[in-house]
Amino acid sequence: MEALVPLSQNEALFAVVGSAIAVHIFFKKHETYEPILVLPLTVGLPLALTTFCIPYAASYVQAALIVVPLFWTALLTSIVIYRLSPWHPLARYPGPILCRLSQFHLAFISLKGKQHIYFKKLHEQYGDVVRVGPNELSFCDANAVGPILGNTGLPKGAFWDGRIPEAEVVKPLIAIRDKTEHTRRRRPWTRAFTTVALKGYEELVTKRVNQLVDSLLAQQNPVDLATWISYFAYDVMSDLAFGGGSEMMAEGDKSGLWHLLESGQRSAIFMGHVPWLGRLFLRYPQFAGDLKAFRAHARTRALLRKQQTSPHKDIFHHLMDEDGVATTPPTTAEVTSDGSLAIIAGSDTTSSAIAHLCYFLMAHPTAYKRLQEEVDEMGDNLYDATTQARMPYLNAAINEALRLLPPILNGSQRKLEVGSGGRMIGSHFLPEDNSAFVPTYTIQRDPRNFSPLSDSFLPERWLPAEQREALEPKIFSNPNDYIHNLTAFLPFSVGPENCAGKNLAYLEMRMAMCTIISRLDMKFADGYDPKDWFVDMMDFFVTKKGVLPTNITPRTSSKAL
Ligand code: HEM
Repeated sequence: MEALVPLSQNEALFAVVGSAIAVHIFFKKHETYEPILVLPLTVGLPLALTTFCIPYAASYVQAALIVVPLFWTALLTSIVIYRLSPWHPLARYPGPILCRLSQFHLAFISLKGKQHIYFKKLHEQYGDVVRVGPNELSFCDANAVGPILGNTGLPKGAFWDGRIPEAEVVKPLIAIRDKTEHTRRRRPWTRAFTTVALKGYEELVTKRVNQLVDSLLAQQNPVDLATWISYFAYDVMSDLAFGGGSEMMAEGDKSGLWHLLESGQRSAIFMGHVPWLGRLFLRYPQFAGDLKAFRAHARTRALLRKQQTSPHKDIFHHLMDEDGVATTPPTTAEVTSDGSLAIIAGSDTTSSAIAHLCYFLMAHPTAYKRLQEEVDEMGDNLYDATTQARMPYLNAAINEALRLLPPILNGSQRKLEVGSGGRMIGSHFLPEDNSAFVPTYTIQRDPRNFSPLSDSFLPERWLPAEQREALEPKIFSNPNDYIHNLTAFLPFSVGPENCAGKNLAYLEMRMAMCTIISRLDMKFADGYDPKDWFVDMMDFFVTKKGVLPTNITPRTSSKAL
């Protein structure tokens, strides 16, 4: 048998560099987060390759000190060259070099909580389509909404992968990437928000709204309105999702749950941008403790609710299929996962929307007065949800607040699967295996979609032509200046994966605003600078609000129940 000829020094080094490039190609193709593959390929392989270099070093350790850094340098160089090269499928799209190089850039930007502003500036600088990550595009273009989010749109992106531990085999609805599985899991949610189901939630919401107003009136001024609204939204969602179990308005956040929910968001958005790292970290109990603690709490509540019966048909009733209408009943794991999602998706978002609207009304006394007049005209019908759905100024004000400050500021990511061959997004081509999203905050403030005064709070823009021209003749005098493109209004996203709780959110927002406006007067507390609302607000996928110091007084002409 012929003896193996040792590689020359150059051949050995060439083998190390070649292997590093091969590893890059492997990861590009298979995109795996599995430590069982990642560790052998990135640590095991260079250590094994070291044997080729032993003849040219004093010891194995000395050879490893050359080979391992060489392997890593070659791997990183290969990644950098590819991402910046004209052969990269997204090479034609403009974007900052740091975004094109690594997803870590966005991850670190997101930690500052101003990602929505960052995307707006990027679109102002680079145009409608910006490469915001090595494999990710942001589309500020109304023609892109349908192809990305609509009925034949793209599946969800990997954003959620980094926020959910791998051990959780059953994912919450919002994180399901497979379209068929998503449709199956979405069915009980659809049943939970039919007109009949919603009617069943009205009494509960009304009770909690009145508790909020009573509590506000019982406080000493100034009151932090944002915190009270958050507690209200959490109590409502607990009632609806788990048949009760939260009394934050009565007892404060004594178990620290709101704190857990909020403090977990910063690490969650970071992990969303680098899902492979999130997956790795989430394996260890030391990381993302807040997120895990909140999930554990929600699971306990779900299991408790499962053992009890609720006096009313809550969301859990439908998720559990307690009516027995589903052909395949949901599993316990699915129900607990979605029950927790209801709290997370339903409380933070709705509380932001209501707090933003209160803020805008206090900052715009004319709009406040117009809404107050409409509310007062409703008389005894004010607390009827059907009447509220038809109140023009109320709904205009709600939509205008959702337009300027959507609670999910940048919308939800989608990804085109490998093997699909790419897809036209409006007039732009999205190659397969790349992600895309429509930045809600930016597209909703784009003057090409909403004009005039696209950055101003102007509920009148949502009214029919005659009404808006009568109320604001100077602003709306020229009908040619008026643009109102509802395709670009996306606070709840659109398409089959849009917000499942949209109708409930509107019910809550209308009920809360009618009761608040009817029963009390709100004013910014002395010394509060309204600009701070925007400064303090953080975009951690959901919005983290700052404080809203407010003076609350009872209205003498109250129409309260
Ligand atoms: C103003 C309040 C709300 C806003 C602005 C909002 C917005 C959104 C957005 C943007 C999404 C992402 C959709 C996508 O991936 O395309 C979403 C998903 C979702 N929301 Fe809401 N939401 C609100 C309130 C609620 C409420 C009250 C519930 C009730 C439980 C809820 C339940 C859900 C669920 C279950 C999903 C996942 C839908 C899916 O993946 O199929 N949301 N929401």
